[in-house]
Amino acid sequence: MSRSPIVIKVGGALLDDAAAMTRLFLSVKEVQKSRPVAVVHGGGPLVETLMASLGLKSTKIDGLRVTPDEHMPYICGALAGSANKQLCAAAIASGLTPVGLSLLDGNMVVCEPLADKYGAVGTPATADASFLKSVLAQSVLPVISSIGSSAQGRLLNINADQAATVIAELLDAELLLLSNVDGVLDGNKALIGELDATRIEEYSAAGVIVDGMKVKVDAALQSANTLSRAVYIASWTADITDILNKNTGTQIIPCETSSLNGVLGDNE
Ligand SMILES: Nc1ncnc2c1ncn2[C@@H]1O[C@H](COP(=O)(O)OP(=O)(O)O)[C@@H](O)[C@H]1O
Ligand SMILES: CC(=O)N[C@@H](CCC(=O)OP(=O)(O)O)C(=O)O
Repeated sequence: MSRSPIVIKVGGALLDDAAAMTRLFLSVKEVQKSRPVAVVHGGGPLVETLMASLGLKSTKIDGLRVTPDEHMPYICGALAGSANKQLCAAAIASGLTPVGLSLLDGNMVVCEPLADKYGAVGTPATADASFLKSVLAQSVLPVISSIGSSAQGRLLNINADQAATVIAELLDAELLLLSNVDGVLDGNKALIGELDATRIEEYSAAGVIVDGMKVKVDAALQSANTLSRAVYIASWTADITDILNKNTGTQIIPCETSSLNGVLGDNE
């Protein structure tokens, strides 16, 4: 088995399922015996609940949460605070040694505001890998929230799938995006085993891949292209080794691979 690190992104709905969290962290503990692992997490449902209880209206555009700067203290508290520490506590209960971090720690990732209409929402880019590599070298488990900062120090809310792709790029890692569905589903709700750029465009245009899944698939494709390896979208109830062995979930195939296969196929 390859020794390259694995980045596992978990969606926020996992926080509502204590048994699934335990199973996942026990599985991470197994994988960690042979490869370094970093976890990146979301917390969308937690943010929704908090905003509602505060009487604050929260909307999304194209799967991204519109985030006025004055909402940031709450969103930061929910993601970098509650969600991050809940996951760290679950990791401890599974016998792991977690270290809770956010994108803005250790100059790992630098973010830029996306566009005014989104407010304090950013796009992340890799900065310096040395801090995260030194954390991984200590055999602890980084658990990273998607709160980032601009170079000027503006706190930014980053979609957690996009956060995970930059962490994977920072480490040249394999990337697993784990969610509350088995993978990307077609119009009949059947699992799609493999997707390349062309089929992603087709399914998106047909309205089959929408909302959070559209953001996830786009982030996965961009990352697959940058890393020149497939990115996996699967359920957090699936076994990690099964996902890597392509027995379950959806593989997002990088453009170079699909065109390379085409060239090889033509020559056969
Ligand atoms: N084609 C599709 N296949 C699977 N899920 C889809 C698809 N299109 C939209 N979705 C929705 O996307 C959700 C997963 O995205 P999201 O809620 O952002 O997950 P996460 O919080 O795990 O990142 C699914 O629960 C489903 O409601
Ligand atoms: C800009 C943006 O949309 N940020 C997301 C960050 C959390 C997230 O992505 O959580 P999931 O992985 O659970 O969806 C949000 O505020 O919901």
